[in-house]
Amino acid sequence: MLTLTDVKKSYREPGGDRMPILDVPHFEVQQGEQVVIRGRSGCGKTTLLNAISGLTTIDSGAITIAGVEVTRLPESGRDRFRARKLGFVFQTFNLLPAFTAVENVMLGMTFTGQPKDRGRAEELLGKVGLGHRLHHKPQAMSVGEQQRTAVARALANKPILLLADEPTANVDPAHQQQVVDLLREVCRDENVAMLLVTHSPEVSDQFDRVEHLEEVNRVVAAVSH
Ligand SMILES: Nc1ncnc2c1ncn2[C@@H]1O[C@H](COP(=O)(O)OP(=O)(O)OP(=O)(O)O)[C@@H](O)[C@H]1O
Repeated sequence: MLTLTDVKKSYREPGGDRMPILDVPHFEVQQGEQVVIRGRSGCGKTTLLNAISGLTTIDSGAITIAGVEVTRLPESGRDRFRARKLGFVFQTFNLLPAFTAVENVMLGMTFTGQPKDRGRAEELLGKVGLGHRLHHKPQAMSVGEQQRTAVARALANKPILLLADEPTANVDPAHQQQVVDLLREVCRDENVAMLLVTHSPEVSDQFDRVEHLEEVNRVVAAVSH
């Protein structure tokens, strides 16, 4: 479902030299598969997710999602593909404060080319246990409730792939497990593949497939401490 072939990405350093970050010969994720990405700080995990989502361009190679070589699409095509096919959960939940939970979830349906479906937004909030919080704004919700709203929003457009970058980093330990359970269960229910970046061994130990980016990536990252 997701295939990376010979993906290379570098950033330009202030002095003008190029700093290689990614050199991934081959990486695949199957439909509905749940995969954890680990690796030390600065090794390129977020860059990998951004390359897959098309938020950052790669220098060479190919990324194919559901048969579409997204790295060949123009920027507008990448934006449309991202809106229609991918979902995101970030460590800062990125909910809009002026909007209620159900409105925030409906915002996840923007740019899909389809009319917004309030029924689906309410159903998803029900699935994440927030059926009684539909009309609360983020400031009137607990941190765990906000993250669950963000999970519902990420799935609003029926994505085929969910990219989750440290989704439990800002959630207290008591609620971390809830967020992981929720992500796994909702992705399983909706047959959504998930790529989840985490530093937490407690989280990654629960997954069948854990990839260490240093093993997938040929670039040896500079130690950043
Ligand atoms: N826009 C950019 N321009 C230049 N260098 C960048 C840029 N974005 C990231 N980098 C560098 O690329 C490297 C990889 O960054 P990335 O955020 O992908 O790492 P990471 O593995 O997600 O790290 P962490 O676990 O700390 O979040 C880092 O050394 C970072 O400083």
